[in-house]
Amino acid sequence: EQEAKKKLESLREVLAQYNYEYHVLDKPSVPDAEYDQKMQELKQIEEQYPHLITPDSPSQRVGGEPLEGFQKVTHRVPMLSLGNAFNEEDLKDFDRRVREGLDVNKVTYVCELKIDGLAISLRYENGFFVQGATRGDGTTGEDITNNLKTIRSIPLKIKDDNPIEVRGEAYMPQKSFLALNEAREQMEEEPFANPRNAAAGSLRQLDPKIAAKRNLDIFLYAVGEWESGELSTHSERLTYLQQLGFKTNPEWRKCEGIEEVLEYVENWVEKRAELSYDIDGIVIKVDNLEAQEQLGFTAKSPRWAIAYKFPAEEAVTE
Ligand SMILES: NC(=O)n1nc(-c2ccco2)nc1N
Repeated sequence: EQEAKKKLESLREVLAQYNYEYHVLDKPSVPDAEYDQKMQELKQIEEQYPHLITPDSPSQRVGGEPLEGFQKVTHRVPMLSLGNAFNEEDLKDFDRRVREGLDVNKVTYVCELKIDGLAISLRYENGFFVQGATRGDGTTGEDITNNLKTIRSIPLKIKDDNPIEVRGEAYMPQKSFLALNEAREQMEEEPFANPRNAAAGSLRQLDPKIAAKRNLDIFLYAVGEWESGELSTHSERLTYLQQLGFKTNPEWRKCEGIEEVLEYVENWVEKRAELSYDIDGIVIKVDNLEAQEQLGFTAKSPRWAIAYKFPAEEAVTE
């Protein structure tokens, strides 16, 4: 039995590494056959010793039985909604408000692509993924842990043992969206209108086996509740999330002053079409966390962030 326990520990570790390389780095170091062979080995030992199964075992990704309904989850740190900007004037107004609020001439911002998906919160305790929830109304969301476990780029275990909540956007890549709608047309089922609706519909499935087939993915972009918050900027947090093994979007940039923000926005209005996933704008955040504190919130949105929304694309005719 001790042998089996040791063998499972090493199999879980190597399978988590293979999974990370394939789904987070998109750079597998071994052929799929090697992954499958190790997975079979793990499942055989777990079948023999079911009491040795741990919550972070890769065999636990496609969860149990379909749920009757979703439990409610209260977010310890509310999940914010962002104010919107629609043009350069709005962005300059935002920057002026921030500079006046901080009494500075220039502000360091972080610009991120605004992924057009579903805002999600992932909670880890003692390093284990213990709960995943939708944003809901920002304070109360739905527990969709079993469905989120099926997203391969979400690590089931991380190195930080402190309780930590990470936030991000679950989305459906455009390729998966097209394939799904083709399959639905074959089955004479209603196609989804867009990848965002398809992702939302997939994560609201009561049966995780259905969610598991939808090729969903996720980009993490913020931290909610977190004890050891000794980092001082948002950009350091993004780097830390990446070091923990989370999938973060590679296109984020630090921008010194609103001029660099406008350049970043301009650049992505053009380059948007090259992405393999939908974005509906750019999110601009004040980088310094103390400055974020100082600026605070309006009734429902942060004063230290804004979402620049792209003009709605003319309907793409088939
Ligand atoms: N949708 C998206 O990609 N978002 N959303 C935020 C956000 C929402 C509230 C605070 O930050 N950030 C990014 N990159």
